[in-house]
Amino acid sequence: MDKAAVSGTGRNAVLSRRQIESLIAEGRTIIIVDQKVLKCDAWLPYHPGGDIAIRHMIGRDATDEVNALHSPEARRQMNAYQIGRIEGRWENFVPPIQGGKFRKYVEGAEEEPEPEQECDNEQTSSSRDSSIPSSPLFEPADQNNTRLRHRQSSKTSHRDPSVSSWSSLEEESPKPGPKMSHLDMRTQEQIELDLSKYPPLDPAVQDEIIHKYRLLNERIKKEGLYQCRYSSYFIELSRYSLLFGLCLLFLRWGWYATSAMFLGMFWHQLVFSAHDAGHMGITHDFQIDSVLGIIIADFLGGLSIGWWKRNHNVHHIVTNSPEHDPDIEHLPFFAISHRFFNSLRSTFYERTMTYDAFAKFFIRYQDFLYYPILTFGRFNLYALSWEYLLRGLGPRKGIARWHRWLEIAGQVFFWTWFGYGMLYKSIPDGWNRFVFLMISHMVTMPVHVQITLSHFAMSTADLGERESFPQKMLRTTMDVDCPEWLDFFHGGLQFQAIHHLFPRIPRHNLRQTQKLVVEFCEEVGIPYALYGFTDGNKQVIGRLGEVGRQAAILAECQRSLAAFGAEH
Ligand code: HEM
Repeated sequence: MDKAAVSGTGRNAVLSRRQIESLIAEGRTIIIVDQKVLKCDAWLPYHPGGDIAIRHMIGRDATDEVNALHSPEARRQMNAYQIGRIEGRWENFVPPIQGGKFRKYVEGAEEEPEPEQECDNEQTSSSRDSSIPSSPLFEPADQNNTRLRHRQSSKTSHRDPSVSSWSSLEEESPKPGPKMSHLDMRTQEQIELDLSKYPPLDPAVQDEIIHKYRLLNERIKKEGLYQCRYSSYFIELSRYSLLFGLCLLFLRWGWYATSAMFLGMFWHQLVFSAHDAGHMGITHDFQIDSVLGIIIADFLGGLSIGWWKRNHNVHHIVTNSPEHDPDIEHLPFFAISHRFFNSLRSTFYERTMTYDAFAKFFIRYQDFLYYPILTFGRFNLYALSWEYLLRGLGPRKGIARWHRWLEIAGQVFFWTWFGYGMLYKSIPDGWNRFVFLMISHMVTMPVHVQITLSHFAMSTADLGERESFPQKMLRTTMDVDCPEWLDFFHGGLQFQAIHHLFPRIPRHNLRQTQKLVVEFCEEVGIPYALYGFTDGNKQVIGRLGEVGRQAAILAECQRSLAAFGAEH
């Protein structure tokens, strides 16, 4: 174990890269935060953010992700798990959950040959004896892309991204079948496009971006933008009360459709406050905001905030990754990347997302089906919420263990006031009940569009482990431009890119933060994606249409091949 020089003792011991790799190979949950090496095995079952979020950070410098998602108290708590520290710059491994392979270190045994290190920066003790090839930058669910991604990410650290050399890559790629070559070409094009648009993955460039991002965070803190403006929530509360009041009034008058419309508008607005609470963006206290989230989502909306958080936390860490981000995994109805045609394995759902006959049909017409399907999105959310609560998929230990039971009480409460009190008792006949149910649920449709809008049109390409957190967030997320008076309608979701950079900033400060982020983007040369609501929708429909056309081409190729095979 003691291969590399070690200095210091106990928690201050400097661990070499090889030692850290070996610990991960032994199954340890090792992450790096602020140069500290944390071993989180014992903490995993207690973690309020779930285990998947942490597992995506194994072998990586998670400083920016951890700072973005945790309160100062939680960050202090992490020190208890420190087993050592690193010196110098850390080159990220691919975490085991994403397919990374790790070598154990066996004293006296012959080591695998030292890999070629493709890093421009001077190497330091914790990164010098790197084992990158044993943690290849590969995607197990898509073997033909393995080579592609590995070569891509290593090449990019050396060259001008606008000058690409894909011909050399093709020479060395395995000879793919007709299906794979087409899909691989699409993946290559996407990566190449991103590399030409965004700053190079050179460690010096990415380090500078990280440095400026951290300075920006300090500035945001100093300007008080992490402080919640409670007066804004007073206005929210008044709006919610008005909408619910109008729902009750029209219900009493027997105007069922109108009443249902106000109920739908009430739920549409509530989602935004549930989102704030889920991110601890209201009081910043985990328990208080969690209870607020449960009241809003479960008691008033019938949806599980725990289910939403479990999804959403992972989405914030592996944004727009087809294999890992549950927010873009919608087969058989939608595919925003041709990569889904390969029946990828979802690490979140732990199952293969089969590109079956249903998917083949729906994806071809997904641009037409986008709005109709989203109109019924809320029904699906009930199913997902109940599955989460009944199967107990949330934290079973630690500070969040009791949330499940409060959520179940919330579900009973919701179906009592809504299902029994409103639908059954207040509405006299079956037809009006049906109309009320459908209208109230369909009116919430814009929120499903708003949720998907910020990511569906953005890149799903994986640029590898060298890309910094801020660049990745800005490359995979877009904002929606709207006048300030319309902010209430978008509920903060129009500032998704800003929110992804700083998830704990209260919603009502995001417009002000946007100005600082625009400055930051200009300074570091990262394009800031901002579209009007209509243009954003056009982008999404355009992307869905494009992937749909690829699906049609693929189906045609497969048909031709089958016919060719039958003739010969
Ligand atoms: C030993 C390491 C860790 C400790 C002690 C820890 C502790 C905590 C605590 C106490 C919370 C509650 C919220 C708060 O007070 O901020 C929390 C939430 C969270 N943590 Fe961690 N955490 C650790 C590592 C990580 C890592 C590596 C990630 C992934 C980047 C992560 C992602 C999250 C997320 C997404 C939440 C939000 C949970 C929610 O509100 O649903 N944590 N963590």
